[in-house]
Amino acid sequence: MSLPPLSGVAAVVESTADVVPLLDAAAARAGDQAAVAAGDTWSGLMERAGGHLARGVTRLAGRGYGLRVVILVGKGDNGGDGWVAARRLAERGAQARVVSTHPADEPLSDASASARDRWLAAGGRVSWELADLAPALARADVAVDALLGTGASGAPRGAVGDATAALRRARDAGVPVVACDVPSGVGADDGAAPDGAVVADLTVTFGGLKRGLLLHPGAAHAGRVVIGDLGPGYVPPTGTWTALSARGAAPPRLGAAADKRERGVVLVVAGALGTAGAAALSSAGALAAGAGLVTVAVPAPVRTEVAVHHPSAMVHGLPVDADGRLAPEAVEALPDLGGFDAVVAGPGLGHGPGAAAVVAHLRRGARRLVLDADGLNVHRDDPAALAEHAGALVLTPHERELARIGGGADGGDAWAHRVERVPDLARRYDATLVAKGPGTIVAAPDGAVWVTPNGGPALGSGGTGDVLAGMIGAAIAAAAPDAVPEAVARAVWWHAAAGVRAGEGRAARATAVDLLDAVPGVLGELA
Ligand SMILES: NC(=O)C1=CN([C@@H]2O[C@H](COP(=O)(O)OP(=O)(O)OC[C@H]3O[C@@H](n4cnc5c(N)ncnc54)[C@H](O)[C@@H]3O)[C@@H](O)[C@H]2O)[C@@H](O)CC1
Ligand SMILES: [K+]
Repeated sequence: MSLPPLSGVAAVVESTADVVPLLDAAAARAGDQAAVAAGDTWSGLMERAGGHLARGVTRLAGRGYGLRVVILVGKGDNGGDGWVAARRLAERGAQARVVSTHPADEPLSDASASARDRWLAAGGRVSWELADLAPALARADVAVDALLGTGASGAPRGAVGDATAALRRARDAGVPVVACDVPSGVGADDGAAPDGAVVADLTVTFGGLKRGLLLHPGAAHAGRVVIGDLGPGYVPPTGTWTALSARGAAPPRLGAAADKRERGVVLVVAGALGTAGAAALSSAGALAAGAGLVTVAVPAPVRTEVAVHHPSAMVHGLPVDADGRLAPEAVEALPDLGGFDAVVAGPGLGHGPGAAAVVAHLRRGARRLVLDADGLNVHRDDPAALAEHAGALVLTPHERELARIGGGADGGDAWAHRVERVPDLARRYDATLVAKGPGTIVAAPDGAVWVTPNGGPALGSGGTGDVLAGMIGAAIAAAAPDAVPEAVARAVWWHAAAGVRAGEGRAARATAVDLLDAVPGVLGELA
């Protein structure tokens, strides 16, 4: 499969598994400990990690012999990997030089001390003075960041902070940076990137993908990511956080005799005076993602406006009040919900009493329901009502909407705390939550979480969210009963990939219509 153009994180997209586990620091440690308990050694694990790191450097540079590499090491086991990599690089003919942030007599773990001692015993070059760092970096072809790994907390401090600052300056001056496990300072659990966090061109991570390498802003610091395996005795711990690979994101195959009903019947309730385009984009999104039949219910005055956009969708007019807003009687005018596998409500709908009544009716009656935009906003004064729903519910908030439905006085912080908050809300509302933004998170009510490994600025234009809501509607309409959250994660993946594809050749300045046009090609490539 030729997927690099779709890739955000190569390590995910290129995986031969459907699902790539995402480890937090505790899980990574548990995996190491389990391997050691099963007969491996700390030094053996470190030897393999350092070997992968050295290979990452030579692969990035395209050579090993004569390569001038400066390896910055900290006092933890991330630094231990760095000492190993120095030796491995020297064995390939590189001119490796270690610069340490700690004094020569700093106590290290046994594995790190032995990696350091082997380097020193082999006559390897090392500087114990940070004053040597800038001149060394000025002559380097590649720099390796082995300062902090999964044991980091907060912004790089003290000598490590000085070292990351020097690394940042060197990279700005054109020296590529390879990070060991995670770029130093980036939170392995939450992708936080405090001031001073390293920006890398390549991150070589071990055993499994660290969560913070996919979550933003950490993902933007990691560059390309590759996973080095830690040996046959190392089993990556399974957890609730994963990412779908391109294989896992493949659209389900259609049976040879699949008719339009099997492909899923979707109702879109959207649009208002001035926002008819949102209804058109949502219904087009549902069709592009493969829905067999799409009906779009809109305020009657915009019926024709929506109908001209997509001849394949059926358009249903709903009554409006004197101001042209959806009237409460629209509830009775909706088509019978029993005829739809999934309903998508909210894009451009407005948030007057009529819209609120319609959305409440859908919550009580739809078999599967996606609430987007105003479908969420009508709950701003009573988000707890979102927990009251008859069928499977999907909520698709962006940052501000997440704050509104996130509840509590700290609603505004919901995005910053999304790693805990989004799975929490999914449980609280018994809904699949799609927290839209860079590295969109999809959380299921049972605790499963997917991080979207691709995407980019091309998704940041008006109407792309409307398209996504429709695509999710199509994906869940055709999903098996226990596979609704995963279908949501897949639709988010398609949408992100289509955004990337649509942005190509346009400096990422794609429109929602460009994105829609890219969806079938993405599905075709994944299938
Ligand atoms: N445990 C193992 O066997 C393996 C670990 N590996 C490596 O070990 C790393 C984890 O090692 P550690 O747990 O020792 O942790 P780190 O190497 O991340 O370092 C933690 C050290 O840095 C200090 N520190 C933490 N935050 C800091 C900050 N913001 N500024 C300055 N100093 C800070 C801490 O006081 C501690 O001494 C992994 O990322 C990976 O690179 C690999 O060798 C594979 C096997
Ligand atoms: K690092």
